[in-house]
Formats: sequence, structure tokens, C-alpha cells
Amino acid sequence: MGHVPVAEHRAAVERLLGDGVVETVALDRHAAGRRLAAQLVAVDDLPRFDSSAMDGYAVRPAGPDQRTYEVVGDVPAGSAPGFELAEGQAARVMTGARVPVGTVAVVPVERTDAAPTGPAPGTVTIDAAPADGQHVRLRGEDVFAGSVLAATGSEVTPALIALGRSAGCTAVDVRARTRVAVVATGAELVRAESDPGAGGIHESNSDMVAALAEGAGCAVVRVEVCSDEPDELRALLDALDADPGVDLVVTTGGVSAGAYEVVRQVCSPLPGFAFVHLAMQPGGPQGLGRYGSTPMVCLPGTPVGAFVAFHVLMRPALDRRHGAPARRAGRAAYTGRTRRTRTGRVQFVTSVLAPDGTVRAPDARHLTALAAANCLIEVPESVDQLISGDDVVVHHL
Ligand SMILES: Nc1nc2c(c(=O)[nH]1)N[C@H]1C(S)=C(S)[C@@H](COP(=O)(O)OP(=O)(O)OC[C@H]3O[C@@H](n4cnc5c(N)ncnc54)[C@H](O)[C@@H]3O)O[C@H]1N2
Ligand code: MOO
Repeated sequence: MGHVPVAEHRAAVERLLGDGVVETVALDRHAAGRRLAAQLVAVDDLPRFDSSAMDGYAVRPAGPDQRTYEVVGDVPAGSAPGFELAEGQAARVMTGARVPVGTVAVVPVERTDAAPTGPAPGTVTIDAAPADGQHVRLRGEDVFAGSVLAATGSEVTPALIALGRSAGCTAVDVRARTRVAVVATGAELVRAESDPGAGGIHESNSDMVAALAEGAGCAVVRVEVCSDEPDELRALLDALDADPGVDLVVTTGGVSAGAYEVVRQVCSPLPGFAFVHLAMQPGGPQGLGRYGSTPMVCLPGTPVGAFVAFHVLMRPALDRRHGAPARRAGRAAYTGRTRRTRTGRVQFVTSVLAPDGTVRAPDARHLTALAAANCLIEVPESVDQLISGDDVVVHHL
């Protein structure tokens, strides 16, 4: 079995996962993190009307020296004044309230002789002439109805939810979340809640991959642990393929060269299904194809290999499907002891990038190193060692 280049397999994963679909969802907190599939356009002006930015008095001076005004109305927030201000008149207004037609400025209550609470007085005296427009929020000063609030591809952020809802938008067109079923395979796997007995191990991949998928914007709809029995896996995959709520199946384990590689046994006879060994480490053994009509990505069983393979191969395809921009690799100065690396395959080294731009690879092993890592150093196929001071490519986790 020859070693397949990482870029080739990554492109095959992208092709298999495709472009994803668009759906219309409510513009509420559940839309946060989604990407717009169409521009978001304001339905209403924001503010919807000229309104007060202060608790105080809306005034219409008869001249620059006027200090004392007749108070002709009281406008709590949420009400619409049914009167206009004539010259020389004022109205008590609360922050956010619609100001009467004729308002020239709002004077905060602290700048008047009026009590802040209780009934509105008959007259009010202000301490200085207000500037025209002072403390009045003009209709549409933030956005006008029909203006574009956010471009296609923008992320729905908490601030965009506020902007859109304030401008009267109730729904958004977004890229649909990929609905993923995660299946960990292996006869030795025992849920962490159960006793693993003499030969069992605590199962960890299913929840790790599910969390990675959710972190990539997927909706995880099933999380399963399956034995090495081909019939059991086949029955499970049949059910997942028949389920219209599953867009993608991700498996772990059962893909390498052993005698009981259940994923390989069940899927390699399927038309177009390929099992390959990538020129990368960890995460080299991989499978890819369709079970029935359902796309399926088969990650290796070793937890670090599955994690790295998800990050390197699946994350870019999922980002594309979900309309998220491609994550950019960075560069950093390797620091620490000289490390020998294996040529002939790209190595991804679980590493820690410091705020000063240096990156080190802790001596800890496997999952301990992964849990401490915030990036992967990508060591090219031709490189056989990392030396302190080397300029390296880093992928942020
Ligand atoms: N003769 C060869 N043996 C192996 C090769 C090879 O090329 N020739 N490749 C090695 C590499 S690299 C990897 S990676 C693994 C991939 O093997 P599988 O995908 O078939 O995975 P398993 O054999 O099922 O498990 C590997 C390892 O990971 C543990 N594991 C599996 N699933 C889980 C889980 N859900 N939670 C926690 N731990 C899990 C499992 O117990 C094994 O220790 O193959 C190498 N062998
Ligand atoms: O590809 Mo494997 O153990 O190196 O993950």
C-alpha cells in the first residue's frame, strides 16, 4: 500500500462532503456561530423613530435665551406622543421614548429644576440653552430599512443578532449544520462509566470526535460504540444510511492491517470506497467513501491519530461546507531540544505556541501532550529533525 499525499486525501474528503445546504432559521441565539448564506437586510429603520437618549425634557425653544418651558405632556418609553411641541413648549420624556414632533433637543433631568420622579410638573426650567439635536437619536441614524447589515459569509455573532433583531429581522438564511453520526469501533471498547474488565479499555474517541464535530459547527445526532462484529456494524450503518437526519458518518478504529478491522471489512467491498495510508503521522490509516448514499469518513482508532486526522482532513471540508473561511496556518520559531522526526511523511507534532511566538513540543506522551497542546507543528516529509530556532508551520487548534 503506497502512501497517499495528505493534500490529495484532504481534497477527496472535501469532494465527498460537498457544499452543504442552506436553511432559513430564526435570528435568535441558536443561530449564533452560523454563517450567512445571503446578505442580511434591515427590515426597519433603527431607531424606528426620533427618540430620546436621556431621561429628561424634550424642548422646542422660542429663542436662544429661553430657560423656562410649559410642560405639555409626559412620554414614557413605549408610548407614542399624540401631540406636537409648539415653540416654547417642553414634554417630559424617558430614555428610548419617541419624542414629540417639533422637538429640537432633549435636556437631561439633572440639568433642570424638576424632580426626577413623581408627576410631570407644569413648567420646567433648564440651566443652559441646549445645542440643536442634543440627546435626540434620529430615526435611521444607525441603519435605514433596506440597507445591508452583513454580507454573505459573515458569522452570526451576538452583536449581529442584536443589530438584525433591532432592525426588525426575524430570520436568516444560513448554511445548515452537517448532521453527523459518530461511531467508535473496537471489541475492546468499554464506556468509561462501565468496568473495562481484564482486556477492555476506557472508550474515549466517540465523545472526542463528537466534540470536535460540534466545534466545527456540526450537529451531532448519534454517538455509538460498536463491536468488531461486521454484522453489528453493518446493521448500524444500514440504520444510519436509512435515517434522513444523518448527513455524514464518522467512524474511528478498524481501518489498519489487523485481523479484525471491522470498518475495513464492511466497507472495502463497497463501490468507490477506498482505504489508504496517508503520508502523515499520526493519523495515517484512513478510509473514505459512501455507505449507501451516506458519506462516510473513517478515522484511525488511536485517539491522537483520530484527533489529528479530524483536524487536518475533516475540519477544512466542514469549514467549507459551513461557509466558514479556511483556517490559516501560522509560523513560529521552534524552541526546545532537538527532536528527530521521520522522513517520508508529514509529521504533526502536538505543541504549545507561546504568546512570544515561539513554539515548543512538550516531552509528554500521546494524549497528555495532546491535552496540553494549542497547536500542531507541521514537519514536512523531507525534514528529519527539529532544531531550536527552526521556522516552522503551526496549525492552531
Ligand atoms: N501492521 C500494522 N499495524 C498498524 C498499522 C499498520 O500500518 N500496520 N498502522 C498503525 C497506525 S499508524 C494506527 S493509527 C492504527 C490504526 O488502527 P485502527 O484504526 O485499526 O484502530 P484500532 O486498531 O481499532 O485501534 C488502535 C488503538 O487505538 C485504541 N482505540 C481505538 N478506538 C478507541 C476508542 N474509541 N477510544 C479509545 N481508544 C481507542 C485501540 O485500543 C488501539 O490501542 O493501527 C496501527 N497498527
Ligand atoms: O497514524 Mo497512527 O498511530 O500514527 O495515528
